[in-house]
Amino acid sequence: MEPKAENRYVQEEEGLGWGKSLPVPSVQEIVRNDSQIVPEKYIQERKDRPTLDSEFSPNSSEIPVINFSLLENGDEDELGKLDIACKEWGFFQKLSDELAAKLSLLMGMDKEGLKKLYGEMKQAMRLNYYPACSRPDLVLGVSAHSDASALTLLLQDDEITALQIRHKGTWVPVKPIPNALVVNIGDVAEAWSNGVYKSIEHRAVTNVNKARMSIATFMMPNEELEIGPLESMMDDKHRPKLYRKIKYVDYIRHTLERKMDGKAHTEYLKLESV
Ligand SMILES: O=C(O)CCC(=O)C(=O)O
Ligand SMILES: [Fe+2]
Repeated sequence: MEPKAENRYVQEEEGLGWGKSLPVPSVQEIVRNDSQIVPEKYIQERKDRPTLDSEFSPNSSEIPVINFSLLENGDEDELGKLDIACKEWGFFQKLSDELAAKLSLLMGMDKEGLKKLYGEMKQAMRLNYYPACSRPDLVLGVSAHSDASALTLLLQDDEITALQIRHKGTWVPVKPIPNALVVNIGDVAEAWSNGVYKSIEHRAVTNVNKARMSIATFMMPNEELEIGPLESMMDDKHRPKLYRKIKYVDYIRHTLERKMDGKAHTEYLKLESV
């Protein structure tokens, strides 16, 4: 059952000059029709189908949790934890305004570094709605992707574990922590850091019982700015430049024109892809 063409929705990015994203059928329409049958186009290839049984899932409790009040007080251990979280996970939970300042420090600049280079970050928001689904074993709420932002802050439903991140090849569920935001490193921070910090690949699964919503806030540089590795993150001998310079709006257009496909978009930022 393919929803009718007039029910398709196209994200209205035209006004921003970002081009259009790929049209997708409205899931609300499928819910309205009360169908128990999953439309063919949502059924994932076998290799991409989610593992839903938490017994077999790696443990969420290994995901780093950063205490920002400690960071604000200049706690060196917490700053070290943030560095490891960005390098090894590209993903951690909790936040404050200090984040950009701390990342500047970790990337070898003074705490105003990112702000001086990139100005105030812009924010874009996406509200995700995942209806309950009769066959969560066959479909994904959102396919594997990394975010085209510098950083993403995600507010998720405290009661449903649906977000999964790919860590060392396995999908790790991100069990919500009440009152915490999930922060993930996006593609821009991966490019800034010359690949030291990884933009994390993630996806969301659905469940039979309950609809879920999440709110993603994407922190992004001005679209006219060129993104690429920071001088402080390159060194000809040990850390040669791995990412090219590209105007941010061109990168956004590139990602919107193509299907979400794991880290494929990030690859486009790398030098060898030119
Ligand atoms: O709903 C989620 O947990 C993930 C949403 C997401 O990855 C996104 O909006 O980019
Ligand atoms: Fe995302």
